Amino acid sequence: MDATLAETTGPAFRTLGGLRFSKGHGTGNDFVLVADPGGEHTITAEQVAGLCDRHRGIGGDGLIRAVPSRLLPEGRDLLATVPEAEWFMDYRNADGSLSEMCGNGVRVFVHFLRAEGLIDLPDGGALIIGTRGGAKTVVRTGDEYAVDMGPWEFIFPGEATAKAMDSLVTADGLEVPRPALSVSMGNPHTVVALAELSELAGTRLFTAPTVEPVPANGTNVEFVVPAEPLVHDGVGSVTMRVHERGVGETQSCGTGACAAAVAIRHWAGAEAPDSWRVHVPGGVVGVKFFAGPAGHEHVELSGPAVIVATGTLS
Ligand SMILES: N[C@@H](CCC[C@H](N)C(=O)O)C(=O)O
Repeated sequence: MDATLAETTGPAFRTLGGLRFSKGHGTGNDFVLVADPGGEHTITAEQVAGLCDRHRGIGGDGLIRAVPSRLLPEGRDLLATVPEAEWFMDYRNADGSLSEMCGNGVRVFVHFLRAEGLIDLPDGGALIIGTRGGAKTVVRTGDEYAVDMGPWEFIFPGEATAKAMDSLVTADGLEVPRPALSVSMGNPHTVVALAELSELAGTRLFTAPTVEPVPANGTNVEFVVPAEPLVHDGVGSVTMRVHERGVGETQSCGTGACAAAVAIRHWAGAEAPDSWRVHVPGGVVGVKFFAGPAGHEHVELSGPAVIVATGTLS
């Protein structure tokens, strides 16, 4: 956060006095959650940054507002084709910027809707929600959730298919720029393969890695180390750290885990499996590829969701 913003977050944050919030996480990717059934809380970018500030606010990698889809323009557009998507995940990064999608956020969002009594979702039941990245179907198993994240795409398809790499990434702690592959999961990702876990541990992510060429709206950068052997009992395994756009290094990134599995599977070739386990600093998430409608391959993300606290802003 820059100095100007830091000076203003105090007062900006105070105007939200009385607002009820929860704090939750999915494999350590943590969020401030606000229920807004009446669509009355338009939280500014500055206020999001204040709430997500780890020293002066509640602290979080992002803020999620639960609002009925009919009460915001993006939601109304979605309801025209998916009338079941009653609740909309209004997601912001910790710096207040918008992102199209947040995979861990979707699971925590649905868990929060349940905890607030806003939905009734029995074990094994499915719910369709609205997001800026389109409608997503979420299936609950206990306090674990599996989300159909929709189809993935290469961001630079020509390069990706011809060379399997489309960009170079430079990061503090890595001696030379590394080849990488850019994948859209609704939001942009650039995946860099490293050879060793020691190299992954030595990569410093206090400052943002540079990506050349960078996708049009910036990118999240995943550093991944494939397991050795890559596949065990039909499931592929990879270890990942991530630098998120609009946040910094986080403990986990659901869409990043999906993008990492897409890239590793692409690099591994025809024998690569459709089921993956992605190990992140905050835990493990599952990624599966399956045939979706209209001939598109879809990606399923699964993992836990936890609410750790609920309170009221003073
Ligand atoms: N942590 C999220 C991704 C959040 C958005 C990202 N920082 C972006 O700007 O695209 C996830 O779990 O997917």
